[in-house]
Amino acid sequence: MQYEHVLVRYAELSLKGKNRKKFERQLDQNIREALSEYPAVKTTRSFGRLYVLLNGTAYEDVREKLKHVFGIHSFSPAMKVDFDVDAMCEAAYTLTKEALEQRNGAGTFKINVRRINKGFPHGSAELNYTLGSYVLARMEKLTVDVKKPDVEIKVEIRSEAVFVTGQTEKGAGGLPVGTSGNVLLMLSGGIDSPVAGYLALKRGVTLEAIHFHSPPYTNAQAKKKVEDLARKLTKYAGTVKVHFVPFTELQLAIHKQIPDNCEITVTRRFMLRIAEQFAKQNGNKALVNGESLGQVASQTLDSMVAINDVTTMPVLRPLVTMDKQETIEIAREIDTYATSILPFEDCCTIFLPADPKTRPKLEKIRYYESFMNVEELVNETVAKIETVEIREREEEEFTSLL
Ligand SMILES: Nc1ncnc2c1ncn2[C@@H]1O[C@H](COP(=O)(O)OP(=O)(O)OP(=O)(O)O)[C@@H](O)[C@H]1O
Repeated sequence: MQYEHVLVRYAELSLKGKNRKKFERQLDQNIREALSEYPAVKTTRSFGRLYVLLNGTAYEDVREKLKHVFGIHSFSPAMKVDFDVDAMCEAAYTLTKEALEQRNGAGTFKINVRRINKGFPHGSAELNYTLGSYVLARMEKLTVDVKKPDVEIKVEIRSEAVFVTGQTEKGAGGLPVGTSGNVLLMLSGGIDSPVAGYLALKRGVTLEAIHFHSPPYTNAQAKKKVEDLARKLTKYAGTVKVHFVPFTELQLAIHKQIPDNCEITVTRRFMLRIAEQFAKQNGNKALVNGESLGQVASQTLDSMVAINDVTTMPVLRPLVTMDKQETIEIAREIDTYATSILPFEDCCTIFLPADPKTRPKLEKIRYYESFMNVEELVNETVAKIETVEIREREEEEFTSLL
């Protein structure tokens, strides 16, 4: 069937009181951006609903894009009909037939009319009956089930028209990207941080990423892997800027100065200092990382205390209470898992000591660091950060660099 409209519902937004207009506008803009490769598609808003006007574009293509837009509760391809009961009957019949096509018309159904436009002269109970009888009379293997039907035909009588839908697709949920402020994701090449980025995006943040690398100890493939992971996030985030921090000199300085078993803690403290300084300069309000409580030595509560000591910026940890398996499931869903497990060296693993401290003592760590010129090292490193803009289609990135 060639649909003309897609009706988009956004549940959580209705809770947001006076911010609502802003949220609706942002969602509208995000949907238009997600569908920008289909120039004929237009959007329009009206009383708590957003409509995508397909103008000849295939619903299946649009559906794939809409599934990744945060802030959408659900959406349905819809037929738009006049304020005319016969037209509504015919649309209900067409959609029921289509939904049960694979089953030769056998199954259960329900008609659900909502009369938002109270000026329409027929009530919803009357219309449920009229439309239901019309469809039943034409499909002999069909019965009514109001509790758990195979097909639910929803009819919305609105002020501008009547919309009839036969299938409802679950949206990505969450809040529209761009409504919760701008954050800086600490993106490694691992499994966890891309998932943390995805979950932060789900709460409506705009996202940029920072990655620490240590060439020649880490190679070009490791860098490419991080770009590929950021590209996977563009599906939800739009363009993602990745800021690459050349970390080799600083890591070598840490390696020289700090006892082996405290090296990881000190390395993390420097990463956090650099991320914070850059974030402030760059206008990011919070940092996001992929830490999960107790997962590895540097993620025990004592380690977090010792590492977090260097920053006053909020550090969001969306995975903090998750099991590894739960994180892996999300990584598979968002298609980052296969890239994350590619075996390229991360800067944090190159000088990995055999027995990192799981309970580092803050005073000792501060004492060891007092022999380093922390401020200068941080400033020098921040000054060398390079930025790459990652887009959904790699070809476009290439073009934009020319
Ligand atoms: N090279 C890096 N660049 C940027 N951030 C990093 C880097 N390495 C680690 N991080 C950040 O620190 C967090 C903890 O890293 P760590 O290696 O201890 O744990 P992890 O559970 O293996 O995380 P991941 O799977 O994301 O690498 C990461 O989730 C990420 O946010």
